[in-house]
Amino acid sequence: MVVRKITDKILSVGTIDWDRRIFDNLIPLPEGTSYNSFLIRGKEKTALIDTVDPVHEEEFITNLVKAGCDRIDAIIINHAEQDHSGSLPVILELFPGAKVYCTEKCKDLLSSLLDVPPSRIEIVKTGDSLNLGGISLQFIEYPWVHWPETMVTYCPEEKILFSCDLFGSHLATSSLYMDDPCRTEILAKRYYAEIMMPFRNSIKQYLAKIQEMDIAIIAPSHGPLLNNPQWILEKYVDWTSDSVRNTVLIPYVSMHGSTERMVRIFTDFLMERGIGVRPFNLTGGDSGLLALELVDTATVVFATPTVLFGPHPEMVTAAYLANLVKPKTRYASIIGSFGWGGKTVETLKSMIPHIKAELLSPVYIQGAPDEKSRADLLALAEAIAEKHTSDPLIS
Ligand SMILES: Cc1cc2nc3c(=O)[nH]c(=O)nc-3n(C[C@H](O)[C@H](O)[C@H](O)COP(=O)(O)O)c2cc1C
Repeated sequence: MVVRKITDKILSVGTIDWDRRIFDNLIPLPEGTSYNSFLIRGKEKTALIDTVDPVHEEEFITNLVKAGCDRIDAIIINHAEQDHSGSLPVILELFPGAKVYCTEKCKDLLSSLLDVPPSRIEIVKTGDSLNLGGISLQFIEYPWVHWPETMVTYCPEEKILFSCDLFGSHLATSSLYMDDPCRTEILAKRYYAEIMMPFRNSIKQYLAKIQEMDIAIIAPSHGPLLNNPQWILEKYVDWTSDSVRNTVLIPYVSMHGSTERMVRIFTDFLMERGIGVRPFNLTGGDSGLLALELVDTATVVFATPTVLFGPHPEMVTAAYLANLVKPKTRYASIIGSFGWGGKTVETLKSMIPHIKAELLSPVYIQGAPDEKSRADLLALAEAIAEKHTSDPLIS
């Protein structure tokens, strides 16, 4: 692990997790991640912004030693989740004079999750600041930038926004700053989809405020730092906007090929109408990619056979996840195949109340697709094409 200089007064002392492949036992990490932490030295005080996941506690302490850190007066905890706060107890032990600065809700969480003594914690609110001597930190509460206790920290002298999970990406890279926009964009978009998208409306408001700030560097708590803040701000404005792309996402699963054949036929019909299509096989599929596709697809068509009177369990999981992340999808439908009967369409519909999409007539057929099924799929493709052409939010 290495310590890297951001400015004369600010060092990056976090760690890189090259090998981690799953986060929260939920989110696939195709490119690892990093736990970013920052050491800020003023003339009078030294502050640490966030810590690292406890799996990297030793490397973190080594970094602090390498940085010649012999005092910490303030530990800013922007977010109580353990990948940022998990090494706090050991840091509090090593630096008995250090105080924690966090929001009121964060204080509760730090006590319940990590048993941090309340006497070590100072509650901060939006507008509060901490003067370290020649350099200062301002706190801004941004609840629900993932959890209810979240805040960001701004250093006006260096124009750095320590944004915690906001603008982050799960990317292990040796570059301190983003140097590969294509790769970073995909990973930042995945991160947005998995973590931020359910809170799209709050984040939209925060973005408006952040755009008014004088920021030279955005330093998130995962992935590379961004020394061209406009780059990520523009992406977030786009992702959080109401606009969607002229695409249809088809999450599908099939046991004996009937649903899959329907997906192939339907894909062709959509492509012939100039619509982008993403058939997404759920079997062994990467749920992060599915979330990414949900960020700005205009339409989702769930494709599943009937299993024991309802949707295939793979589809149940996918629909549950899709509903949780609250995509801005405009239209939805269901296609698939059954043998003798069940409640697949009704069950699936009832599982997606947070997807505020207009539901187009499902095509749910018995057995393998025949001429009538082809005609019904064609009608659905035409209905989608018509919606996509006339909807001003679709580009
Ligand atoms: C484990 C299992 C359970 C099934 N349960 C039902 C059911 O409850 N109702 C029904 O109509 N068909 C049921 N089927 C039949 C399938 O829905 C039917 O064969 C369908 O065409 C399969 O589509 P696929 O080829 O896309 O897998 C079941 C099939 C399997 C293998």
